[in-house]
Amino acid sequence: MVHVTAHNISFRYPVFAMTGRSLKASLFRQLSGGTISADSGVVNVQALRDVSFDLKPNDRLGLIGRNGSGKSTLLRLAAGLAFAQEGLLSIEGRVVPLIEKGLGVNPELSGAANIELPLRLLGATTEEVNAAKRDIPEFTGLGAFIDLPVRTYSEGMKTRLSFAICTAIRADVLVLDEWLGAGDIEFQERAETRLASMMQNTRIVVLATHSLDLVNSVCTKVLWLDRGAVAGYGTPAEIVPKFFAEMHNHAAVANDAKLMSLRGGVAQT
Ligand SMILES: Nc1ncnc2c1ncn2[C@@H]1O[C@H](COP(=O)(O)OP(=O)(O)OP(=O)(O)O)[C@@H](O)[C@H]1O
Repeated sequence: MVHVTAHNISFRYPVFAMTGRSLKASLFRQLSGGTISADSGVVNVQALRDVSFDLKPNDRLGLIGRNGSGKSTLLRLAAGLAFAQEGLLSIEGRVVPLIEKGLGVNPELSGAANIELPLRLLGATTEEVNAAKRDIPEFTGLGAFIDLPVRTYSEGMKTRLSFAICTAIRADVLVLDEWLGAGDIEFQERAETRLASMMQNTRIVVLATHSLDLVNSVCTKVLWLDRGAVAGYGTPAEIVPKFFAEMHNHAAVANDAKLMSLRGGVAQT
């Protein structure tokens, strides 16, 4: 059965180019993001720590959290672009990631010549590849540019191509980020319609977002990440109000600190 199950997964990025001095500064100044540590001369950023969740058909998981809390890292693991160093991530079903534009696209090849390889990597059948080759030139609206090398495309044109490729096939598990906002208004409308229909036909959706409205309207489950660890996991009704209150607290504390510094550090009533 289609599922995504994470059992205590942890992931760290090794960073080789930091000196001990800059590391020390980071440890003291860090307000968001994962945990920075040094081990045998290698600096690591612990992006995820002991994260667990369980998704079955019809589950729509919203990943929320402040900048650097680990949402994109978790999407990359779910998409098979990186592997957890600890714990177990088990996925059954065809995963289609809509997370990084240009994934599997060769800039030296034309848009048209780039359609097949990414689709094959996603597990598309010959029938699906042929249907995509017919549909993508029209859907992207790239006109004659579809036969020019992708390196000649603007960012928005690359977005159109990547989006069209990834949404050309059926997914069991759709893993998506917020990068879609990059297209122009005309494309965004078409993209949203296509994405809505794809999401309806997808068994499991994992979506990272900063939009609580989107979480409330689309998701059935929410995973709130804080510096790589699970701060909350449950339904939107259970988690979103807590997250919202926490964000307001942070904003209020930051505002108080700003006011204090503007008043020369003296609290006034
Ligand atoms: N390539 C990388 N090398 C080292 N550290 C990284 C790398 N990518 C991300 N990180 C770190 O991993 C942690 C989690 O980052 P991630 O991008 O997953 O967060 P996020 O929740 O998606 O953030 P945002 O909301 O800003 O997109 C952060 O501390 C970040 O600095």
